[in-house]
Amino acid sequence: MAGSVASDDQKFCLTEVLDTFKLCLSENKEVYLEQYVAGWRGLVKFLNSLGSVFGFISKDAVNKIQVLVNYLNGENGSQYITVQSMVKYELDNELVDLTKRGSHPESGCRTLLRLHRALRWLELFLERLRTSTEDSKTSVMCAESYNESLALHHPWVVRKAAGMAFLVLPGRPAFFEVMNVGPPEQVVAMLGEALPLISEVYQITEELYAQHLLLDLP
Ligand SMILES: CCCCCCCCCCCCC/C=C/[C@@H](O)[C@H](COP(=O)(O)O)NC(=O)CCCCCCCCCCCCCCC
Repeated sequence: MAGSVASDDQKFCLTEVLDTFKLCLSENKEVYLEQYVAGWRGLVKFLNSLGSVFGFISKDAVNKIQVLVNYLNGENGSQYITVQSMVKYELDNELVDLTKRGSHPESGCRTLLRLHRALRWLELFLERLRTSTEDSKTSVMCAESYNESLALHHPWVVRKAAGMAFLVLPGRPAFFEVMNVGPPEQVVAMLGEALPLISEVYQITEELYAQHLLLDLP
């Protein structure tokens, strides 16, 4: 059908993206890397639809997604099926720079850690969105969530740039519109369903990284 590519783009709906994180969890609570990366891909697409001011953020996310996809598609791809198997494989084979950057500056472990920290931002931000009222400001909710999570790991100049980008976020009504989920009540309901799963994926990864002392990888 003519124009179907464009209409596919317009059909973009955040529910599907957040659903991807549901698919991340295996029966025995391991985290599938392919679905995790797919979730981030969808989020980046959403971010891009908010405008080019966010380009420096989505570019970094895309780079990190690509690093992980390369491992998934690489010759040792079978070791990268879950985050658990990736951690085991990379640690067993000394493929991770543990204290300072050296011969493995782009290990799967350190790359995923950056996205993992961003997932905490997402969790905090979505929870604020969920409980927000009509006059709440997305820029404030975003900045608060950032300050409690990712910002703790970013140098001043990145924090400054991020803070400036947040200021041009669309207001809550327009933001909900871009999410394309439906009326505000439906957005709130959708977030209420999605958040526990995002939170679970975050917790499982956090505990795994803590167990292996990987939370400060350079
Ligand atoms: C909706 C507004 C979106 C705001 C996004 C908030 C996150 C702000 C992150 C700012 C990162 C700036 C770019 C630079 C990052 C890197 O320095 C830094 C460290 O990397 P390195 O150790 O390899 O050097 N990288 C990172 O921390 C990873 C950042 C990944 C950010 C991914 C953000 C995706 C946002 C998706 C938005 C979806 C919102 C959906 C809400 C309904």
